[in-house]
Amino acid sequence: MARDEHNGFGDWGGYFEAKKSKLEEQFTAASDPFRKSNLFAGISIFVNGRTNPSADELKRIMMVHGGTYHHYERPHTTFTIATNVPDVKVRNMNLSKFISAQWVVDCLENEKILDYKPYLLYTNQKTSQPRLNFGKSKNDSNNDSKLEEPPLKKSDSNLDGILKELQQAVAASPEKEAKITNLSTTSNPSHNAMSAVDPGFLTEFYKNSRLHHIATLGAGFKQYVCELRQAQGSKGFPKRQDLKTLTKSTQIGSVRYVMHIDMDCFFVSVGLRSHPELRGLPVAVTHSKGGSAATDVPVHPQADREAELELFAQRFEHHLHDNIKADKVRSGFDKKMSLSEIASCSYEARKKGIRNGMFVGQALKMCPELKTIPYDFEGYKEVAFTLYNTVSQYTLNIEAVSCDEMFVELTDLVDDLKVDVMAFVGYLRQEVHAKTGCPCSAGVGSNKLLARMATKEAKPNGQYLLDHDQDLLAYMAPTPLESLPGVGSSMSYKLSQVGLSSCGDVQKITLEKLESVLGKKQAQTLYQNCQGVDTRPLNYEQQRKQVSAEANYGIRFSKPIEVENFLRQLGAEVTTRLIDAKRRTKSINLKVMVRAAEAPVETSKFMGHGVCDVINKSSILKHSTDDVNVITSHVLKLMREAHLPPNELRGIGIHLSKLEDVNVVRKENILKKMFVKITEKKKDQTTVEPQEVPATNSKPIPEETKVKPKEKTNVLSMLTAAAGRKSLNEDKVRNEPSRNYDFFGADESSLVSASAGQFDPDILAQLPDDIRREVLTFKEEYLRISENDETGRSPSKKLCTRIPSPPPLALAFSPSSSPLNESDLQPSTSKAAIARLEKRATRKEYELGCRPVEEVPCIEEPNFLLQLDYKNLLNEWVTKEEVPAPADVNLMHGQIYKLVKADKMSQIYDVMKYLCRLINSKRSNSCPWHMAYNHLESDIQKKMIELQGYNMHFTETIRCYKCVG
Ligand SMILES: Nc1ccn([C@H]2C[C@H](O)[C@@H](COP(=O)(O)OP(=O)(O)OP(=O)(O)O)O2)c(=O)n1
Ligand SMILES: [Mg+2]
Repeated sequence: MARDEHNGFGDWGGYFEAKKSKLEEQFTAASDPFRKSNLFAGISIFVNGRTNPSADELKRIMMVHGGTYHHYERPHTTFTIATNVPDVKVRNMNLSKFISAQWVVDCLENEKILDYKPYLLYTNQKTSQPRLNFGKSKNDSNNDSKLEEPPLKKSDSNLDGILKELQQAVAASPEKEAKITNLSTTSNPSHNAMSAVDPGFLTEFYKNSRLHHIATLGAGFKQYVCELRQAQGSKGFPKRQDLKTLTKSTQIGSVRYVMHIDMDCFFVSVGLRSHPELRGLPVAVTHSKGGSAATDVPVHPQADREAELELFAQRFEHHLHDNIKADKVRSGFDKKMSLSEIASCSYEARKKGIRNGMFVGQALKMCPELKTIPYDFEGYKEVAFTLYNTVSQYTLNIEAVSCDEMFVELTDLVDDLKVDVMAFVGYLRQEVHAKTGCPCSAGVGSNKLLARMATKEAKPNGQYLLDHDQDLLAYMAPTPLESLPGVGSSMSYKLSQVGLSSCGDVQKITLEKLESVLGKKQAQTLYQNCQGVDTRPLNYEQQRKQVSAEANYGIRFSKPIEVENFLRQLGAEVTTRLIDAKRRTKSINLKVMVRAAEAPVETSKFMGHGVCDVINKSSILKHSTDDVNVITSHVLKLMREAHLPPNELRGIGIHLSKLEDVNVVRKENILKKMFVKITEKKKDQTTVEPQEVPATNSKPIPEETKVKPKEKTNVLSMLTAAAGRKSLNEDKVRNEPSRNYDFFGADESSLVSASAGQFDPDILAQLPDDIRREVLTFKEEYLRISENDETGRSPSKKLCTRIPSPPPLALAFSPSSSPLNESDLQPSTSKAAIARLEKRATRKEYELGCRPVEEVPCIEEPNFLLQLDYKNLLNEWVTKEEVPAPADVNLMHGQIYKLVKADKMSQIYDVMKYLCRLINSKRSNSCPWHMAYNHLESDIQKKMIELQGYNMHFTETIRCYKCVG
């Protein structure tokens, strides 16, 4: 189906699939009245040929004991029951699933799920046949499990194997290091892509990145819900008929019910479908193989693991105030423990203290019997899809949160059907379990916050109603603040600094006090949340706000051209994602992770990023685009401006934000803008040729709108050039990006010539395809229209907007070339200056009514930082001044000082946040600005301690790896 192909779920579409699903559903429904136990819950069988017991008997056993009988073999069928299978069939089958019917009989007899391996039909395979992969070395004595893992996907096993081989080679012999560098930098087709210089690297990286899969699935389901809602129309929900038999509601009056539903230890539950014998044991999903592979990891001889991890821990502690992460990192010091993370662990593992996100090495120390199972990304997708489809049969008031989690507004459904809300929730959970073989939990409350809180009570495999007449204040009181929505490590640190760590603590203080710590908006939300109030509506049709592509593994370059090639690939990747999301961007951000000066060159995690400084640089576009060439050109320009040595890069990401809907792009406006430009050009040619267009510009024009000096050309050639570029753009962006944008290492103005030329590709690029085609086909006609449109306007005025290409961009700032020194940027300590400050403070006191009027010699001008347009002022200041003038810095200190005295904390937060962002984005190379900001910040802290007795916590920091340690 077209839609399925579009959203990446094509495999599941089609009549046949629907039929198979239907049969499964019928089986589940028919089983219910006969069910005696859940012995085979989550297990599905398919019977191939004659068996003893017969297929019919096996089917009945499944019905009575909670299993599922598949009429067709499906990818998620747990076992195929057979007596023997002809060799010719065997060749194409996954033999790790073929077991004898005796297994079912024995499980029944023993009343527990037995290890299936003794019942496997095919263990002595021919070499041509697929083999079971034991996934661990023979001499691995640490782990007594003889668990056989299903065959790894070819690519996974290759990558794992090569990585391990390399790591071992390094560990064994330092002199082999050169060989490794070679291996990692040459494109050897027999090896999977090892580092970012390999052409196939990105594909390989994303195939194995769990975070990439989670993010893609999460975004995919948000889009999927939108599509389901759009396709729904007025069709209604026939499945609601089935709910008529449910217990009726006894509720009088209308109550709001929000449900939060979340799969239990999702990755583990999906994995256990093919490892039923591990149910009830501590199990974790991770890339690491467990056993000695996780506790004795080979380490690069030049890596200083302890130094690196201590640096990490310190950064978590001091910069992010995240002690949990710091402890986690420190726990990895021990021996040579695997730094592979546990993506998900079973509740039995959680009882031993293991948590999602923990390092495998650390987890194995706590629980040596922990079993590890590999990822199954296809399985997660399939189960998640079933979860969403099951819920959407009853309602589409769904807010997708992630692949295993959603909010559902149940108020209408409960009102319409008059069913008891928890009876419905139980019914739904059972249906999800039966269809997927995976348990889920659900919480219900009168808003999203309470529903999520209720899920925590319900887990695992349960449900909980946080009743509306419960004492919410008492219920919320012990909840730690960091578990509330929107409270991250930095905010919780800020709150802990003033003695607030639980909802109960906040319930005891006034809103005003909280506002002084967090600012108005955040304080109000947090204050309400602490009382169990949450006014957020459910967001059914979530539009993408950001699209990104990032790689922080395998980033090792030695030459600029390698960086350029990689950026082109990443640019193409992110643009594809943007197009798939049907969005266009107006803001392009390049995020670069650079090895921290104090970090060892070799990272302890092979090809990992190690301890890094993060540099962000952005381009804001005048018009939105989804053109790979425009996006890539900006990315290359940003990278060039950052002046970073290729060998120090450890991670690169492109983030596109300020997204617009493709359909929102307004035809008339864009056309008009575009043809105004073209007509201007045409007129320029007739009026000013052969001379260059004058460079008179009355006001600064944003970088991306600047146009190169006019070349001798005509409109037709411009359109032809655009048409050429268009055909490039129309081939989906996976194609090799145009070399026209190859300005990496070339002179700075080439971007302008490449992207603007005699045309504005930004504008052309943002045209919807149909309009672009129309423009190019009927160019003459459009030109006539636009010329007529322009009649009566002053040509000279239009000429004013034409400016020459910009001078080469400023080179990296060298502190020694600054006209200022550090002391220039501090507020003056002269007597006169102090007197001035005191005078101003006195005036402030007058304003606040603390002093008698007669003591005030004159009325002072209002504090500009309290005016509505203070952002404009700051913007102008930072934009105009390459280096801040000491007098201005002084003034700023004075104004901020007044805010501290007037207790305007939230305003100080806003001002500082905005100023810091401005400096980071506009003056990333100007260390005098950085120093000015940092002095301002430390001055505020001094004043805060002096006057208020505590420090403020500023979330934004200057990101300069040259002047900030
Ligand atoms: N940082 C993260 C967060 C999540 N996941 C994956 C593994 C989880 O199984 C799945 C769902 O995340 P949950 O937070 O819902 O965790 P679980 O489902 O594992 O456990 P719970 O029962 O607590 O929901 O996403 C991950 O790999 N890494
Ligand atoms: Mg979950």
